Amino acid sequence: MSDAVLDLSGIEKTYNRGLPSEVGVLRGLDLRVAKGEVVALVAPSGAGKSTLLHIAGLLDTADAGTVAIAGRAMTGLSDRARTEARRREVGFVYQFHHLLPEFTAAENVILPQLANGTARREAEAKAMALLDLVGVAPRAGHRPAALSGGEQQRVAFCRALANRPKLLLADEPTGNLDPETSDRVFATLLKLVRDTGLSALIATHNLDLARRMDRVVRLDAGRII
Ligand SMILES: Nc1ncnc2c1ncn2[C@@H]1O[C@H](COP(=O)(O)OP(=O)(O)OP(=O)(O)O)[C@@H](O)[C@H]1O
Repeated sequence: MSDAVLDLSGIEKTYNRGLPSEVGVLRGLDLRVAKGEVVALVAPSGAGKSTLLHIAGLLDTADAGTVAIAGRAMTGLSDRARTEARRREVGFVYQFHHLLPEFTAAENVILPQLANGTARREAEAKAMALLDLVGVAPRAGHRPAALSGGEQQRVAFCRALANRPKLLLADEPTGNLDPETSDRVFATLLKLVRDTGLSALIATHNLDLARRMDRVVRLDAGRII
């Protein structure tokens, strides 16, 4: 096995197989993300970017091909084992933050750690350290509604990283921010990923952002080109 943190090989995915509405989305897709590497995923709308991220993040399964994360084969696991592996190995960031509105910024970063069995004191310290790294520590006691869009998204980054995943998957992580804020918040995300030695696959339509990553790959006709 290579030193890849994400290793997708021969991935195929078809929706509505056998029906007139059948859509073949991924057609023998291969993609590797090395340890510490940050890869930009660029894809036209409908090309299968979300399908790919869901399969890579163990939220969905492929019809064929293999998925390995941090050298461990994830193909053929039970639903429960897949969910556990996802919780342990993968962090997700979406275009919209999906923070819990009734909890503070800090609590949003603490809760997933408690769910994973981390002691409260340790979870609190980790949350504050992460919020400090992205410059939101002074706002830790505020609920999401009292934070700016950029601050909300930075809290979402901290939540994604709270359980020390090996792989970060992001889908347009700054896509709902104005261009200037997007630029700043994206720089924060990249710094956070670099500081924590994480590997990341980040989907974006923004070619300026894509060029700031280590490598740009394009999804086209069900494969990486
Ligand atoms: N559950 C589903 N059932 C049937 N077809 C689906 C399903 N999910 C996605 N598709 C189709 O598969 C193709 C790829 O969808 P996907 O959501 O992966 O695209 P995407 O690249 O993420 O698009 P966008 O950038 O617009 O979000 C699309 O043609 C979509 O209509």
